[in-house]
Amino acid sequence: MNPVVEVSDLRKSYGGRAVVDGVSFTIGEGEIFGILGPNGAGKTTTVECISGLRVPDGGQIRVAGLDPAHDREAVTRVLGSQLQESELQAKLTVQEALELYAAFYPNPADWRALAERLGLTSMLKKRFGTLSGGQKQRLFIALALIGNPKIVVLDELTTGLDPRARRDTWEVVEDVRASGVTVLLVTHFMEEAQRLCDRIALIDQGRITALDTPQGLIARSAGSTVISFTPSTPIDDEELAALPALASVEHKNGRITLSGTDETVNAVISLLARNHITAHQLRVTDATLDDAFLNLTGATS
Ligand SMILES: Nc1ncnc2c1ncn2[C@@H]1O[C@H](COP(=O)(O)OP(=O)(O)OP(=O)(O)O)[C@@H](O)[C@H]1O
Repeated sequence: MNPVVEVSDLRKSYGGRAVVDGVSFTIGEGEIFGILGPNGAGKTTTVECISGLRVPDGGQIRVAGLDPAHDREAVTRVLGSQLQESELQAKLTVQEALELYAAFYPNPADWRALAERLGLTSMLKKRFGTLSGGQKQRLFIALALIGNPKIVVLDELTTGLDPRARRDTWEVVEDVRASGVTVLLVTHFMEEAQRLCDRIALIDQGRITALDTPQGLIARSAGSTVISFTPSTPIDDEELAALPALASVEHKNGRITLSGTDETVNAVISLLARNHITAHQLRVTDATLDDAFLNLTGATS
């Protein structure tokens, strides 16, 4: 893995309160790397330090070998940002915004090709104020890419979008990566992180609580498999509690939901057979990143 972003022991405090408290990670070239965590965890502060928008109190950051606190100008040439709550003048058209931003860079991308890639060609004459949420986000991605960056930072890209626009935006992010750009993605959405990210850093109260692939995070948390069924006759709680590798048991409206491992699944099936119990609507599913997040941090996002 060729590292393009290296963060080591990053620290930032506001008014004596540490909001980023010793964060370290490395992002490899071509990765989609996710930062996931609850509100106020320090995600935006971390990416703003990486982008050179905030100066860290301690630690080291290298972006394509550059220090963003000292080489901010050079960093803007290799790193493009779509930051949270971006706004443009309502009367600016899509084309004007693309031309304006292209003028900021010495070697900008061909904005017409970029507009085509992001599905903006048919709306070049539309004013920013009349765009839908999804169209605005696609424009912000285009503006983040217009300087031909190696790395793009996308912060809460799909917040406020409807499910269709969110899925369309995910496809755009996958295309961006396929074009060779490394993506640093900040998100609240587990489904988004699970679908897009190669690796995820879970951040809670300014610290990384886990860093792994989505599957790795799920497997690492207790209860990576979920079994649910409605038994034909009640099952003794003690028998359930004695199941091997059991992580949790939940009863709801006569339905039992267990989380555990493959070993738990086998033992449940034996238990049902032994007791001549029929399991209605038996479902065995993988735990989601949501389950893993709760399990690994004890928090909600
Ligand atoms: N300029 C500032 N001055 C004082 N406190 C700040 C400042 N910027 C951020 N904070 C505080 O630092 C903490 C971390 O904020 P940050 O925006 O990095 O979190 P986040 O994980 O991105 O949260 P969210 O998911 O809500 O965007 C929060 O408690 C926030 O209130």
